Amino acid sequence: MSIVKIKGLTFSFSRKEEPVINDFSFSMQKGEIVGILGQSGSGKSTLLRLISGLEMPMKGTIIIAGTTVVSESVFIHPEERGVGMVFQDYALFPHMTVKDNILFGLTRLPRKERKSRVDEMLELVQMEEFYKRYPHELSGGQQQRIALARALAPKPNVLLMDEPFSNLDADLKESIRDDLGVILKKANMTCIMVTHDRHDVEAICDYSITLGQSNVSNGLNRVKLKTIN
Ligand SMILES: Nc1ncnc2c1ncn2[C@@H]1O[C@H](COP(=O)(O)OP(=O)(O)OP(=O)(O)O)[C@@H](O)[C@H]1O
Repeated sequence: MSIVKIKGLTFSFSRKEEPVINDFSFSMQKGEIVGILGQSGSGKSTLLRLISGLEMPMKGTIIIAGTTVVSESVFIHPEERGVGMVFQDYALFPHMTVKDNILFGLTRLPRKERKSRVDEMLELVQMEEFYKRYPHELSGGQQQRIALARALAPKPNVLLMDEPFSNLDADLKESIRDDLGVILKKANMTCIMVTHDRHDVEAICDYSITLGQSNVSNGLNRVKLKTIN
């Protein structure tokens, strides 16, 4: 079963302008990591905003884990979609410790399960000893790991990442990128990653999709990068 299924997605910021996303169709299986490439302005971030529910399409359907989250007659709000997000700037709460940042998204979990989930996430990203620190006391790479732990803690059906390496030094980026790939595979997380850097995609993605200049994508430009085990 596809975990993410998008059909005929079309979106424009204004009725007078050409659609930014035009008749876009695409599907993903559980545990796949897909890279979204494309020139600046090709609609990469907009596609993530449509999947997460921050924008409403003009046409098309999105199905996540068997539930239609958007169609002509349905619009499920972002917090109900089971979608996690990691932003360029990580968006950690500066006044909260690492532990509280991860706890933030776990309000639906019974109280006694929350602590064990936080511990599990800290172990996954290998940051157990940093739980009392504040974001400003962490390096860029460590902040990214905590942002990832926070996004994965509620067990989303799909994780969306928008340029997750753009704030990192070139030297650091390579090792952090490899670590991220390992963490995502260990969690069997389905992930859509937007980047402008083909090397990011080659390093950790199973497939890439390039949003074209014509802004038309029908899923046929899906390029397989690795054989999935
Ligand atoms: N709020 C908005 N109102 C109107 N137009 C917008 C808005 N946000 C983005 N756009 C336009 O939509 C198009 C797609 O933008 P988007 O941010 O999705 O591109 P992108 O591929 O992520 O670009 P980049 O790689 O530069 O981040 C661009 O032409 C942009 O100018």
